[in-house]
Amino acid sequence: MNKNSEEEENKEQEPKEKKKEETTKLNWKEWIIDPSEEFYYTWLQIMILPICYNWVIIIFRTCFYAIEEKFVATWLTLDYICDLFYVLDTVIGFRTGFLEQGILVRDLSLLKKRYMRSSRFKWDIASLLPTDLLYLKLGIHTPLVRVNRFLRTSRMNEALDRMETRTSYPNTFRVAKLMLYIFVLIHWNACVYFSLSNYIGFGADPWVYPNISDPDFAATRRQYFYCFWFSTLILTTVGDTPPPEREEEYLFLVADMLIAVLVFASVVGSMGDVISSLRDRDNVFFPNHELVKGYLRSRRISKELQKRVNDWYQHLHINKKITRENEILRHLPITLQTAIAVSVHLPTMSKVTIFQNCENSLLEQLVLKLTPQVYSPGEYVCKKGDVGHEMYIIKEGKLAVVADDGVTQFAVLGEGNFFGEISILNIKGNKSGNRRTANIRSIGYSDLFSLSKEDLTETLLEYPAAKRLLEEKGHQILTKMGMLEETDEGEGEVEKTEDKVKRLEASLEALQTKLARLIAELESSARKMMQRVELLELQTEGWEGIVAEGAQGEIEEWEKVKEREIGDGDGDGDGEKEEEKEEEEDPIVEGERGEGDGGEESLGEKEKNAGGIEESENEKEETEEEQIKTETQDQKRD
Ligand SMILES: Nc1ncnc2c1ncn2[C@@H]1O[C@@H]2COP(=O)(O)O[C@H]2[C@H]1O
Repeated sequence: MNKNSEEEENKEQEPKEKKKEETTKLNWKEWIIDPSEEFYYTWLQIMILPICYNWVIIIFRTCFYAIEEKFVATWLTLDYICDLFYVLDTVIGFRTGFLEQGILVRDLSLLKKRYMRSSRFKWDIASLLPTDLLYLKLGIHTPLVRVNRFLRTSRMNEALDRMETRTSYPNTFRVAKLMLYIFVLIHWNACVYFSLSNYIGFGADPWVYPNISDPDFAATRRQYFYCFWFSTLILTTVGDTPPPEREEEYLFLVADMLIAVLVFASVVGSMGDVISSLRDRDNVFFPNHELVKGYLRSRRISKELQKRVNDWYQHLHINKKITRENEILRHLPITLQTAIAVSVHLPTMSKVTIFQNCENSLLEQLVLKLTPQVYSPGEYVCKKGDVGHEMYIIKEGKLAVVADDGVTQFAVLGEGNFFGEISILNIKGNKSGNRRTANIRSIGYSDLFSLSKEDLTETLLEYPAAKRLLEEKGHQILTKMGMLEETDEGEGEVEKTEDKVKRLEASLEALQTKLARLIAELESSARKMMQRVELLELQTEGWEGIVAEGAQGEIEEWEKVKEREIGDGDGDGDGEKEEEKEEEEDPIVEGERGEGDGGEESLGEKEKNAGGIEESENEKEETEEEQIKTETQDQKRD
């Protein structure tokens, strides 16, 4: 059995291994790049180099012919290395996944289709066209044939955009990017200037490049630097260049001036953007000082108070204290906000004694609700007797519990301590209720987190265990402080009993109201029932009257009996006789109203008299029964 099972296992394992091998082999073939992956980002950064190389070197080699000739082998090697990167980039284009309904598409045929339909594909292919073949016709020293390599520039822009989003210093990056563009522009201009000088003749006039036969200007490095300097003078509108003398020079200078205007405008604009974004950042990070300053001036606030405000602002700026964290992060999804708040505040929170044993989820909820606050030296955070609206956690700094004179210190609180909880926790037996029990004064500058009563209460509602823990701890603190006297407990008990009595009274009242309503309902339903029963009785009587109508002779007899009865009766008078006549005419009406004296007796006699017509009576009984049923149902429905 064991051998068999082993064999079976081996059999099972074999195809698994085969599958594994296949998948490792297939992996390469089915290799897909996620554009949000690190690899893609790195690849984009790598691609900046060959693209920049082509942008800088092709024109350089074209214009500075000596350099081209001297290092042709190096240039050709570098050219084809760059081409290799271009080819690889195209392959990557075929294998770059894209998101469809938020999910990365990995189907190679779909990716291929998408890439080939994109405009990027056309540019990529155009930039890879083997224009180098023109070397065969034009000669090897014509690097300008590779000008189509510039068409890959969109890839560089993509790389730079990604870097800008990722970098922690976007403003510095923006300035660097602008400088790179300006450098390339000046470089191109320098190359064209050198070519134009060559075309006009080196040293032909003061505007063009000096004669290269002059040893001072013969070296290629010298040639390039001179041209670059000249170009910079023009494009930065610094001027101070020799005046042009020929039409070509004029045209070149006019074109350059126009470009210079654009360059200048873009430099100024970009720098303005950078500065304003820095200011915006400062305004978001720190409260707007200028605004407050203006307000204080317009309200003629005392110099001393203005100084306190200024000192506070200065402290924020110098020590990079950010008090508007919640505002800065408010655009982020709540999960990210929590993660950031946890990483920033949790170290402080975990130092707070009351939160040390609390659940992590509670702390996560709390950290989102913390508001950073900075207090200056000598400033009161709370004063005895004030109503408490928030509690404080000390992140940094020292605060003193002081007497009313503001000097005598009862205790000093430091990092990780908290205060202001007593007045917001509603601790039973606390004499001061929701009032502050002490004055708290900042000794130096202190960084606090404030947590509002509402936020704390709201959070603790979902964590009753934590609430109990906090209350217990608050209780302990109060007892230590001597704020929970024994009588307090008694008072607490009295309060409890009073509360209970009040609650009982309220519930008793509610019960009474309910009872009254129920009795009223019962009475009305009883009344209704009675009415129904009466109605049914009347209907039954009427039905019996109809039955009696069937036998004419009997009726006459019955009338006589009735007359006799009336004669014997208490002599109600003619009214009754009239009624009976009416009853004869309309037996149903009689049924409805016939609740007269001795009615049942006379009916009993009638029944006796009608003994001979029992069969027809039964038939009528049935129809009448049905009628009554339908009537009763109708009434019920009503
Ligand atoms: N003797 C003390 N030692 C430490 N903290 C205190 C002392 N007295 C009062 N406090 C704190 O100071 C706070 C003042 O406001 P609360 O009464 O809300 O809560 C109080 C306590 O948190």
